[in-house]
Amino acid sequence: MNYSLSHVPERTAQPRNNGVTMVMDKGLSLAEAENFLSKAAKFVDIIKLGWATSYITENLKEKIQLYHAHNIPVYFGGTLFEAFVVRNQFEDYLRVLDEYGLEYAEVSDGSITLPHEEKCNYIAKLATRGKVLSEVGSKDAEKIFAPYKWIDLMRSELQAGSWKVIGEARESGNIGLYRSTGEVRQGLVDEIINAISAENIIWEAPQRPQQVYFVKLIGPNVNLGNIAPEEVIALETTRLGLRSDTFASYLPEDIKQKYKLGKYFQDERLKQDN
Ligand SMILES: O=C(O)[C@H](CS(=O)(=O)O)OP(=O)(O)O
Repeated sequence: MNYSLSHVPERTAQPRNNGVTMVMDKGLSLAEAENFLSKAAKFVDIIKLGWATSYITENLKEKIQLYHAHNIPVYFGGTLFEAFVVRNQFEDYLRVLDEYGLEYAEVSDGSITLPHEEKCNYIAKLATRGKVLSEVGSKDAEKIFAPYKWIDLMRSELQAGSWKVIGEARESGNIGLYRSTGEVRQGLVDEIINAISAENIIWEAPQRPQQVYFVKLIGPNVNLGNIAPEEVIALETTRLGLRSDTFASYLPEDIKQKYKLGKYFQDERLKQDN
């Protein structure tokens, strides 16, 4: 920190298991990645090379080495895993992971239909070589399933060996955990967190209101994913209660009362209305 401020919540320390910020790199150049790391490396816990962008990204090996040199694990988007699976090339996929020195891997079925047992077998197999993140939720807006189903899938994937399960949102944030407007499916999220420990879940939350929602609900050390590189520092301030959206979150009552923050602001509005 550049100076001292009281009433700022404590963040977990890197390497984090909780309070993770997963950033989506969808094809940054090596120079852009260097530039990005020079300002934000200490706020980045995992990099996902979005969907199959790694297939055509220039200087891929060098970029992965650069992230690793900053102790930031990297994994390929789940869509790439799916692209290998549907071509019957899973063994090739394993070779690619080894060739690029990737310990982390994502298993997903967002674009394909995969029997869940088969998905769990892939999770178990990949878990023998490193950390697995498995994604729950479809990229197809027509495929909506009930909260109990999300919970069942998440539970069995964690049991199969996933390090964390990811709640689907896509880059756009208008699917899976969210309605087409981007609004959070709050009932779904409430049921999930009642059943599964929040530290086992990474919530994809590409839009600012979605990030704010989860920071307010779960706290500064919530695991968030699909964060755009240019939003990392802004998100960190949201976590710390240093942006308007979460400003009142960690301040004591006397300060909130004096400056009419949070519920005191609402009380004031009510008085004015009556
Ligand atoms: O599910 C995701 O967040 C992404 C990005 S998008 O769906 O293509 O927008 O897919 P992934 O393959 O996991 O990177």
